[in-house]
Amino acid sequence: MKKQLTIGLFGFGCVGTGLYEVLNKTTLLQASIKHIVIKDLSKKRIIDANYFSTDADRILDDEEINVVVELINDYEAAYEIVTKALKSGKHVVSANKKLIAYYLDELISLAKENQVSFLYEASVGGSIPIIRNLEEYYNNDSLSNINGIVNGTTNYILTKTGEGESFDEALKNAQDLGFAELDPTSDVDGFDAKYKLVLLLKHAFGFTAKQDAVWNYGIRQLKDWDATYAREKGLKIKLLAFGTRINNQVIGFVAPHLIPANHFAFNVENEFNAVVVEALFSDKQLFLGKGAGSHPTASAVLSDISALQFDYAYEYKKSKTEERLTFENDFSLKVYVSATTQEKLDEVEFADTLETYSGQSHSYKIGLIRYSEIQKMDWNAASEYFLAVVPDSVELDTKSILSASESTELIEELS
Ligand SMILES: NC(=O)C1=CN([C@@H]2O[C@H](COP(=O)(O)OP(=O)(O)OC[C@H]3O[C@@H](n4cnc5c(N)ncnc54)[C@H](OP(=O)(O)O)[C@@H]3O)[C@@H](O)[C@H]2O)C=CC1
Ligand SMILES: N[C@@H](CC=O)C(=O)O
Repeated sequence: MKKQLTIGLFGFGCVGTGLYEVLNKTTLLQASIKHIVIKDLSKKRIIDANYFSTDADRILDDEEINVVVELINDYEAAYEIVTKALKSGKHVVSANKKLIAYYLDELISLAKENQVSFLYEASVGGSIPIIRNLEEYYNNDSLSNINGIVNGTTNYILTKTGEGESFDEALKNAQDLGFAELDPTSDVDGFDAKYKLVLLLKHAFGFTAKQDAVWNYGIRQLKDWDATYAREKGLKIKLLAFGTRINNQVIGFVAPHLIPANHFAFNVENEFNAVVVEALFSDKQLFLGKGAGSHPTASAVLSDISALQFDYAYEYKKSKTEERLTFENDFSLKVYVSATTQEKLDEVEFADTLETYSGQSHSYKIGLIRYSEIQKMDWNAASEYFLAVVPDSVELDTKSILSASESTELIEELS
């Protein structure tokens, strides 16, 4: 039987306001917002001031409130709110991928101990129902790959800079449209996509990757000559989160990719996200939709609230069935690396070179690089360089991701 849901809402920004609006427009859901906690009481709001306070306990101590919806932009404050709410026996819905990637196992345990649900569909891919599909659809199918565009801000920037806008202008517009995080470095340097990847890996492969064990490299260092290289070759640069299973090991990272026209992400533009899930029996399936923005994100929050009416909770089925999988950092990647000088380029050690160019403004190399070499540098801060993964679908004569044993074999074969 459906139950009445009384909501305590934390945050009334882009997504919180969107939730209020979509809740008001939906007729089927027996849910109402009783109180809203925000940070700054002096801000003008679109609804009556009586709804608001800055006192978290107005929600957390209210026994009538059985659902806490956490939509704030501060993951440490969110940790306090969400843990207290779960301990008070309230269901929690959150969109806060940073909070969840940092504290996933603790939050799962707290929800279980207190027999409440902790749902977070909006935290990955905005409006795309990817978490619930991973939870419910692939029980008897073994997943081999999950990858895609999971950050709307960077996809918007890459689209708009391709149309002639400057990077700063495109970022400012993404902020004005409500897509970017409070600190947009999180978007631009691939942290936001990394947090989302941690959640995807949990639901696809059953293990919790420590967020700081996953390499994230964003688009801050992209230069005009990299964009020109891509354009001249008929390629596009897209920021992809990548998770792939090789035997009992999973490789995962976030990095720009140079993709060809037949790649699923080639025509995914603006704030749209797209995730491909590959499984043994179902083969490849593409999930596409708006990955950021007020109503699209609120629609995923709404769907979680609606699921609570039927006592829905994640079961983390892959954690039970895929017990032997581990996260692996010993692999090689096929990459394009450009540098402001040939000397700088020569400082990067390639295991094998497939293509090289040396010019006055810059130089580049395409080749195979070990992950241990990538780890030697903070690429987000290295302004002399830009790196992009070259996927298999780009015509070059080696696979784009090789496990440790495969890359050793290939390097021996070539040398
Ligand atoms: N925007 C998007 O497209 C998406 C966002 N998300 C996630 O959703 C969450 C909310 O994002 P968004 O709506 O864009 O953020 P906004 O910056 O638009 O709004 C944040 C809200 O949080 C409130 N707030 C901040 N700190 C506290 C606190 N300690 N206690 C109570 N309220 C607080 C702010 O209050 P005040 O109004 O007083 O400043 C504001 O209302 C984030 O975790 C974000 O990562 C997920 C998917 C997409
Ligand atoms: N900043 C994020 C918001 C949604 O998760 C993004 O741009 O994707």
